[in-house]
Amino acid sequence: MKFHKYHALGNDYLVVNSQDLNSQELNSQGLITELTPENIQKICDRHFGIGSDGILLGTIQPKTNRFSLRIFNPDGSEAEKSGNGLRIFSRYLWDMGLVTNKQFSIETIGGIVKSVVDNSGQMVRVEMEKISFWSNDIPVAGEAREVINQKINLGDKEFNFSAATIGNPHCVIILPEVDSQIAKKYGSQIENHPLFPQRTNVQFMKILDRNNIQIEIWERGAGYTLASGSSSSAAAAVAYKLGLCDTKITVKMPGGLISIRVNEDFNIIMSGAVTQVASGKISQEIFDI
Ligand SMILES: N[C@@H](CCC[C@H](N)C(=O)O)C(=O)O
Repeated sequence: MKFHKYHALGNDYLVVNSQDLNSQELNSQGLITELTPENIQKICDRHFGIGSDGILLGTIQPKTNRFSLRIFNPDGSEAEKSGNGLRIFSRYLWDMGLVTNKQFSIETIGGIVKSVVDNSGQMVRVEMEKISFWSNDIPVAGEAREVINQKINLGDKEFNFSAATIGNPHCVIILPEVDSQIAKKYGSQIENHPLFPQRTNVQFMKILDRNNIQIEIWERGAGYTLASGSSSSAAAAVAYKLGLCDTKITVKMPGGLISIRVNEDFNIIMSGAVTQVASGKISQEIFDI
């Protein structure tokens, strides 16, 4: 199975193009037989596999020039959307000459997004669609409500949080200081908290000023990561919703910076760098162990 590895500010993914697969690698639904949760875990393992924060399974509809993307986390779960994943797939399409102009659409489970490739692929901008804070959309357990400034109890610790979805779920916690330790200490407990029936991504956010925030990220199905596009979008949207930031927000993460614009109707535009790492072929042997 051929792969193309990229990273977006240290959030790394393997792109697998369903068209690269030969017949025996596809099941009757045209899906890769190897992409079972168990095998995804093997591929993403940083010691026994290629190592990555996830797999991007891209499908290009011949002749129609339509693109769709499925996003798999390293634990084998499937995500509805991935901001960095969409930016990486957009760069892949550009590198492979599969797009004829700089702007195109990509369909995901979490909705159809518009992508624009700049600077020969090194910068990619994605219109991530509209953020919702409604419990039924995210989802968050309890009565239907906007999930803003609520409490989550972790036994020995209680946090104030807000929640949002941009196709995938996010729990945003604002603190005076944030670091990797707090994300690694509490991230998994919040990811799997009963408040979130489909689990959640978690961001610990420090407001730097009206146009800058800093986040530390614990991703659903992936754990601690150095950057996340959908996390940046959710955290920036919460900061804007609470009146703490203006519409243009730079999100500072351990892996680098992402620019977010929150429009008045809470449509999000995200842009940032993408880096090509390597291409190769995954040996069948790793699935046999
Ligand atoms: N790193 C991605 C998010 C990938 C999906 C996420 N782990 C989820 O399960 O929702 C991004 O850049 O958005």
